[in-house]
Amino acid sequence: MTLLTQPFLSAVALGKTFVLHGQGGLRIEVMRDLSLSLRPGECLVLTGRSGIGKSTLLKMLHGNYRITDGGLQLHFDDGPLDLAGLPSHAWHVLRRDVIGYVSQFLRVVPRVSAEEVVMEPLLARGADAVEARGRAQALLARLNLPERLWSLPPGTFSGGEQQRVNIARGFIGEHPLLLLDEPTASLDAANREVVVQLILEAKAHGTALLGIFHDEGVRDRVADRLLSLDRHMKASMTAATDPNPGESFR
Ligand SMILES: Nc1ncnc2c1ncn2[C@@H]1O[C@H](COP(=O)(O)OP(=O)(O)OP(=O)(O)O)[C@@H](O)[C@H]1O
Repeated sequence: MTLLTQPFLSAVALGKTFVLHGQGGLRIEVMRDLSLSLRPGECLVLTGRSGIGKSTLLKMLHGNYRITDGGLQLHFDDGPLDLAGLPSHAWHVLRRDVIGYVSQFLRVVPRVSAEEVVMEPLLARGADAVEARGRAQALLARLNLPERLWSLPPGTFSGGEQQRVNIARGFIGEHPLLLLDEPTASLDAANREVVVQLILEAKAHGTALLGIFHDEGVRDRVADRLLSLDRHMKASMTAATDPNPGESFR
């Protein structure tokens, strides 16, 4: 595989401050002056102590948290796209087509079966339902989820079973950029190995991955580079007057 010289993702002097409007505009600065670049086919792993801002960075990249300072860009063949200030419909398209995300916890929707949860990202792009179901089942089988569970809503599944549904949903879309927030946290050794193989295959196909892995064995197998946030993040709390009471706390 050829690695492009142009980064697919770049961040320059990125910053994040939460403003707690319910608490008199209390400002919590969790990130300052973070720069990074990520190329297709590369896996960059975020490290740093608990609460330093690793998940916050992934949530900024997925449009869940607003970017408060600095620049964050995706680079496409026809030029860069600035993510700061993107309207919500543009985020919708990016999440559907470009940025995949495996969060720590599955968002369970009542009466939606495990295989429907997994195939949904393909259906959202207009894929054929039979083909999407087949791919969902193949991924669930590969992740050793018992077949009797495929047609059941995952609300009552164990933590590890829910995590595997989440992983299958994250990988099925084959997004060019994949964000992984501790995808192996609740898994046994055999299923951790399946996830490692899925990540290595995604890299070989040119997927750029940004991940958090507390399991050092997994981290060592998948990471091309580590980025320690300890040097870039400054969790501090400043009592301040709320400059814009109408804004969301994010
Ligand atoms: N929505 C929010 N509002 C206010 N503060 C928040 C919000 N989300 C995160 N934080 C704060 O930002 C800091 C970073 O949290 P984050 O979850 O990113 O840390 P982390 O490095 O992923 O931690 P861990 O390794 O424990 O999962 C924490 O102090 C957290 O309390």
